[in-house]
Amino acid sequence: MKPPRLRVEGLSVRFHLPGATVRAVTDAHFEVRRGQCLALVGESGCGKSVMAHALMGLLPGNASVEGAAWLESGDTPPVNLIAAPEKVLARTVRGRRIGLVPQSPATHLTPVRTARAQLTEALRELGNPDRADTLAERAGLSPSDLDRYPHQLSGGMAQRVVNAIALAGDPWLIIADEPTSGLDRPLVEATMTELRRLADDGRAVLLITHDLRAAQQVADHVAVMYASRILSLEPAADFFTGPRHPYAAGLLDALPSRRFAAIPGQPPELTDLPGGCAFRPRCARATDDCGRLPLPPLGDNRVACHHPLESHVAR
Ligand SMILES: Nc1ncnc2c1ncn2[C@@H]1O[C@H](COP(=O)(O)OP(=O)(O)OP(=O)(O)O)[C@@H](O)[C@H]1O
Ligand code: NI
Repeated sequence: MKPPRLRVEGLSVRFHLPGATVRAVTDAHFEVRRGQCLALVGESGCGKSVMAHALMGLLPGNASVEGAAWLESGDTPPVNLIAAPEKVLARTVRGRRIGLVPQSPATHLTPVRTARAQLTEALRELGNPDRADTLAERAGLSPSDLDRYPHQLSGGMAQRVVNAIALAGDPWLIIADEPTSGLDRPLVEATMTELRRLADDGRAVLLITHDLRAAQQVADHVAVMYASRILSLEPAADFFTGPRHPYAAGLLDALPSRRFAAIPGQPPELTDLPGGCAFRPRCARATDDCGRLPLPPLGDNRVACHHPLESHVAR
């Protein structure tokens, strides 16, 4: 039996609008294995959430998808999340093999029912209603916390409730989409500690975030997305000490704890992406080649760039 993993191959998502096409994800390749956390980072609007929704089979009707996303659970034949019928995704994938930790936990919970009612309902749907207290305890909640309504929960507690709900069906893959937006630093750190524990317990974690500090706390690998494409995918240690893509270096330099220097310019519109490298107009290393030649594949280099930085440069 092979160890479970998610293997994404050439995934592209487009949205069709009257008079325009939004290229939200372009030719993504990556994998996440049990025991590991992959952080997918990038500026707002680059396609991170669309990627997550594509993997969960939750795209709206105006989307078209290409490529494959193989969920290799080990116990059953691999499922291509992109091609599987909705019935299969609903019955065997969402909640059972993939748990989604949603953005903004407070708004994800129903205000009129207690945390316990919502957790129990999730458990009942997945066939094991008796585990509410055990799950809550593992998520760091006491039984009395569970008897509260969402408005009686702090941001951190609400986060723990949605974490517990995501784990109700004992999924081996966790997709967490901005699980810390709006939380203060200690809660961000607590949430990251929880995600790291899930990975160390043998789950696979795909963390979507634009918080690089949070990513540094948990990630084994970091994928950087820009204007719908993954431009680099490196081991976290390499990414944080000497990233090889100029955009990745720019993101790190923008951190207040580093140079606090924002990358000049704006990302392009996804309805009007240029040929070649989309980062070229903002890139200090760009040459004519970057517009003329197709973007090189990530490959063994781990960066889709014609002029990558040396690895492990002291920055
Ligand atoms: N249903 C839709 N129809 C058309 N365009 C859409 C649709 N859903 C998302 N988009 C567009 O796809 C692009 C990627 O959006 P996405 O939500 O994935 O960004 P993101 O990287 O998650 O950003 P953020 O960090 O702000 O959450 C955006 O330009 C967005 O406007
Ligand atoms: Ni998003």
